[in-house]
Amino acid sequence: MRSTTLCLPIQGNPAERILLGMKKTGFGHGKYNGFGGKIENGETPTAAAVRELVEECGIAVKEADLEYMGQLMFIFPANPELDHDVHLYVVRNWQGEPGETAEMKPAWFDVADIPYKDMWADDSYWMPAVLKGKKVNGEVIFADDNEEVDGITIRTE
Ligand SMILES: COc1nc(N)nc2c1ncn2[C@H]1C[C@H](O)[C@@H](COP(=O)(O)OP(=O)(O)OP(=O)(O)O)O1
Repeated sequence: MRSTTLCLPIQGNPAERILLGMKKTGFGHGKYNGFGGKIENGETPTAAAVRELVEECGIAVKEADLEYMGQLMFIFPANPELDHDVHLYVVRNWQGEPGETAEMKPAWFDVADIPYKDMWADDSYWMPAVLKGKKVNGEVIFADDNEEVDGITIRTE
């Protein structure tokens, strides 16, 4: 199963604003999401997260500034080749201004106004806890349309 990263740049502690990107291509096209992608062979999850943040929205982050927030498994019974896990991070410090890239168009949202209806269906189950500073671990099983959530187990610390 492939492994990916997903990083949420935030302002405030507790989080007041979050940077999301409208995915322009590939898996999750047309949805807002955090920034991340596949972990390449020989790459650590944190190195992948740093690389993807530059590639997708042009901000430079130090690995030490990534705050690990847990791991989720996404299972697609109708299309098992889509199964993957995701290493979650938040980050509050970076260099550079977020900007549009070939992959993502970033936008800031108040945490009270996160556009969950335009995001992956799993996000509303775990993102509020992460934005409150809680680590999450769990598994999401998607329905046959590979969009709706059929079952979900999330543990928070
Ligand atoms: C299925 O539910 C998901 N929910 C959320 N919130 N995020 C998800 C979900 N599935 C995937 N993601 C995230 C995980 C990664 O950050 C990206 C997927 O990355 P992708 O497969 O596009 O990886 P890239 O390396 O960017 O791929 P290409 O360069 O080949 O486009 O979405």
